[in-house]
Amino acid sequence: MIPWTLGFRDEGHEREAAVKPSGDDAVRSKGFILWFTGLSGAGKSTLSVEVSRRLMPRHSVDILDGDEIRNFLSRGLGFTRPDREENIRRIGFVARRLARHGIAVLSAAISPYRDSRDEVRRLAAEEGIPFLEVYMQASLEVLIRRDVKGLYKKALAGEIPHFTGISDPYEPPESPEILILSDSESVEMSVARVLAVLEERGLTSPAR
Ligand SMILES: Nc1ncnc2c1ncn2[C@@H]1O[C@H](COP(=O)(O)OS(=O)(=O)O)[C@@H](OP(=O)(O)O)[C@H]1O
Ligand SMILES: Nc1ncnc2c1ncn2[C@@H]1O[C@H](COP(=O)(O)OP(=O)(O)O)[C@@H](O)[C@H]1O
Repeated sequence: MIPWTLGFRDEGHEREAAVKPSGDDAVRSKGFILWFTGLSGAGKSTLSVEVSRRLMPRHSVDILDGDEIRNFLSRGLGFTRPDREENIRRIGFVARRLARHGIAVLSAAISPYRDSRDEVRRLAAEEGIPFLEVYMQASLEVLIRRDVKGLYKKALAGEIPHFTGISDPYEPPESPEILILSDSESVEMSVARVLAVLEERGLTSPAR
C-alpha cells in the first residue's frame, strides 16, 4: 500500500499531489472503486444509481457515469480505441482521487478494453484503494430487444460507426469480482448481490 504523501508522486505520466487527511478523517471511512463495465444497455447506470442510493446513508458516494463524463470531462472524445482509452484513463484518474478521500466511487462507463480497466485496477492497487470490477453481462439479443436509447437500431442500420458489440469490440473481464447477469436477474437482486460483496470485504456495513 502506498502511504499518503505530501507533495508530488510520480505515477508514470501522471504527477499528482496527495495530501494526508488529518485526525479522525484519516480513519473515518475507506474509499473504494466499484467499476461497472458492460455493453450499452447492460444496466451500468441503473445498477450504479440503485447501489449508490443504498450506500448513501453510510458513505459519501459519487457516480462517474459514461454519458455524463462525455459531456464534461471527456467532451470532444469519440469512440475510436485511443479515444476510449483516454476516456477511461481520465475516469480512472478522477475515481482514484475521490476514493483516496474516503468516497465510494461508482464508475459506469462501457470501458470495453481489458488493458484499460486493468490499468485503473493496477494504479488503484498501488495506492491500496480497493477496486472491484462489476461485469454487467447480457446477451446482445436481449440488449437489442431492450434498446433503451434506440442506439442498437441505428447501429444495426449502420448509422453509428464503432458501436460497441455491433461494429466495435468488447473484451469481457476474465475474473470480475462481481458478475451480474442483467438479462436474467432483477435489479433488486443485483443490488443485493453487490452490497453483499461490499459487506463481505468490509467496505460497507449492513443497512440498519
Ligand atoms: N459508438 C458507440 N459505442 C458505444 N456507445 C456509444 C457510441 N456512440 C454513442 N454511445 C453512447 O455513449 C455511451 C458510452 O460511452 P462510454 O464513455 O461509457 O464509452 S467508453 O467507456 O469510452 O467505451 C453509451 O452509453 P450507455 O448506453 O450508457 O453505455 C451510449 O449511449
Ligand atoms: N439486473 C439488472 N441490472 C440493471 N439493469 C437491469 C437489470 N435488469 C433489467 N435491467 C434494465 O436494463 C436497462 C439498463 O439500462 P441502463 O442502466 O441505461 O444501461 P447502461 O447504463 O449499461 O447503458 C434498464 O431499463 C434496467 O431497468
